[in-house]
Amino acid sequence: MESVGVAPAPAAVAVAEQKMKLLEPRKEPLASAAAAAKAPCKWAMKKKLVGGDAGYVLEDVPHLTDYMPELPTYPNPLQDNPAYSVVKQYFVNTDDTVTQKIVVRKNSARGTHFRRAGPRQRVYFQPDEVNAAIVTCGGLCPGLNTVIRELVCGLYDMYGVTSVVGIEGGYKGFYSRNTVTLTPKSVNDIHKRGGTILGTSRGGHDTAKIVDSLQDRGINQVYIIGGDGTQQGASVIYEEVRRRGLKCAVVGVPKTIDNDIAVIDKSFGFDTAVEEAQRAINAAHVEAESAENGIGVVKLMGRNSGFIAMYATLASRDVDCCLIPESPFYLEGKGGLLEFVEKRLKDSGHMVIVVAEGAGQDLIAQSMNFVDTQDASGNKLLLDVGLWLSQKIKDHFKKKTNFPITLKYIDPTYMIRAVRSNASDNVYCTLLAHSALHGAMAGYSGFTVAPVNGRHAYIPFYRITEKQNKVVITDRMWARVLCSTNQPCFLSHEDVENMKHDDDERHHLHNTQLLDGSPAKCSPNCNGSAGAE
Ligand SMILES: Nc1ncnc2c1ncn2[C@@H]1O[C@H](COP(=O)(O)OP(=O)(O)OP(=O)(O)O)[C@@H](O)[C@H]1O
Ligand SMILES: O=P(O)(O)OC[C@H]1O[C@](O)(CO)[C@@H](O)[C@@H]1O
Ligand SMILES: [Mg+2]
Repeated sequence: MESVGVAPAPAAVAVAEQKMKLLEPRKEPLASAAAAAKAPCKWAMKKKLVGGDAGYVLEDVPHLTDYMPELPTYPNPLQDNPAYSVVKQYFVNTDDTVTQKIVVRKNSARGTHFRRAGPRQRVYFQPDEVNAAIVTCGGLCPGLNTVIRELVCGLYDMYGVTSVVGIEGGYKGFYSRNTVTLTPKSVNDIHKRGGTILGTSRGGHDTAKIVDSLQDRGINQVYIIGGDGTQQGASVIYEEVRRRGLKCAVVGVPKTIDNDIAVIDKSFGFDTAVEEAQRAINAAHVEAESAENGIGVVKLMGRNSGFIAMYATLASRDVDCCLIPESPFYLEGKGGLLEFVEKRLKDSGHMVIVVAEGAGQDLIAQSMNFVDTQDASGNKLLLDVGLWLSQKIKDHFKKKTNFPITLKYIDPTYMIRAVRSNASDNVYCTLLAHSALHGAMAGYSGFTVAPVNGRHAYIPFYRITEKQNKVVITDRMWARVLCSTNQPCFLSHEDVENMKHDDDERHHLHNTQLLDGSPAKCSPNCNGSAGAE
């Protein structure tokens, strides 16, 4: 295997100094957050790329020895753990990697790979040396408590670590709150509850203050659970930790109800959210079916990505129209949504519309005067597409004689993410937490852990944060939705061709398991032919 661009290691730091570094109080006051953010980072994370035969590339993650080359190693305590004594080949081979491209042809290049997650034979921390911290940031998501629980229990039970603290209230908790002690006993039942026992927040990321806090508290493993914004925050924390030469593993666990994190198969809590959304869709269907020209409108989460709406629609089969941010639509005229609603009501007597909260934002903005607003993290605040759409449909039918409708609008947005995680997400969260702590114990840092094509892998932060995962509407999966609902795709053939081009580029970068296969042909529902059946 040939190295094609390994990050240069900075000057070696004396071993004795390395061991002591976290335990010593900081000697000089650190620069302000703003100054730290602007300061050029001498050891800014370079890509660690390793090339091999037939176009094989390993996009590796940083390791503590990149900047602390003399760190001692220890046998992994798991080898003496009775639970694992029967496991053959429990330790992951150091050369094991996970492929990003799962569908290949005879002559295709092997492409990008990531380091396989899992326990290593040698570890870089002794159990009594570890001071771990866990923080949850961003919006809620089913499974947060399960990840916290499994990190704590895994560290205790597998590695004999007994010092784990929680940071309360998201990133700002590092510098504005006391820590809470977490033990297997204190977290025993938390997976049965929604939310996060640690609390969460948006905004408040101050890199210098956060790393000061890590240093002052002697934290040498930090597990950061959150979405794309959080992982960007984790990435700069890693850079600062590295710049200061600290023996501290910075590990990201990806969380987002929207499933908008690139590269990974899917995010935890997504399954639960789709399942919970079924209850709202069922209710909308029952209401619609029981009324004359009944229409049920359900708004689901999905700021920039319509995965929840798409999967909830496919799972339900009661949905007549699914609207997502990735697929523009229009209301009036031939091939528009209102024409389709009218036709579907005439044909079936009722209909259900599922709309992702980020859909149609441009349309709403056009129809009203509004000022762009953002949340504390800088995310755009959305206008209520559900209410707007419901009103537009009501207004349309009010103008018609002899076409009375009954419309019920159901907004379960927060309900689908505030519930506890389902069984499948609980298992997923357990594996994520274990993969995360195995990586930290093995000295890896600056990575996000997640399954790629079904195998857990360590993914460099930059791959997670460079782009958001979106529904590719030229993929077969979206075609399946159109097939199931028989809604118009609201796009011209030309629009589809342009999108195919964009999507090819996206595919090249982020081929995920949820996104399916090769681009589909324009479905019969395209070119504005409303409701082709
Ligand atoms: N570019 C960035 N650099 C540093 N920190 C960031 C960055 N973007 C976001 N953050 C921080 O990450 C935290 C969470 O970000 P955000 O509110 O966008 O949620 P998220 O992690 O993307 O999750 P969600 O899926 O709920 O949106 C916030 O505390 C925010 O300050
Ligand atoms: O929690 P907030 O700030 O209301 O934000 C809601 C947003 O968070 C998300 O749930 C992502 O976590 C989006 O689906 C939604 O738009
Ligand atoms: Mg986000």
